[in-house]
Amino acid sequence: MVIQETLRLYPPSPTLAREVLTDMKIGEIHVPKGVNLWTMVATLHTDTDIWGPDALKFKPERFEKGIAGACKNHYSYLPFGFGQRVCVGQNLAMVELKILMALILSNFSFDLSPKYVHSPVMRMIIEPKDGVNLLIKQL
Ligand code: HEM
Repeated sequence: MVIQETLRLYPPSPTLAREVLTDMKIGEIHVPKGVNLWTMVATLHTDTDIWGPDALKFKPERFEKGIAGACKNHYSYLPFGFGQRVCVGQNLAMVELKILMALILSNFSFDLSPKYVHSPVMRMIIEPKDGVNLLIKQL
């Protein structure tokens, strides 16, 4: 749940792009061939209509009943993309993250350094503009 909530608020890939291959309509909107459509994942992940009034709050327990329980429409949670080009490594990534967190947390404790400034910026991926300054102690 902590990993899912982290990927919701800070999706490493904050946008997804698709090129329209043939003229098409989305609702009433005509979309010509060749247009690039961008899905703003980070915006979708923090929409209060989808996630509730606490959408900007870090609240891992919102996932206690899975993705469907956390939001109104599970296509609104896209840290690994969707459709035919969905991330092929998503299951591996989730297992790796769980193992990594378990190994780190069983050997070290963490505090935020007084130097830490919360400054996520969206570039090609979401990055901490001022780095992540931590105070780490071996247990
Ligand atoms: C937290 C970790 C990861 C995140 C957030 C992530 C996210 C993504 C996203 C958003 C896409 C684009 C999906 C789309 O356009 O719909 C993608 C594609 C892809 N990812 Fe990941 N990924 C992660 C880890 C991995 C790992 C561990 C692997 C391989 C071992 C991997 C391999 C790929 C590949 C090959 C694609 C291209 C799939 C295609 O175009 O058909 N990813 N990933």
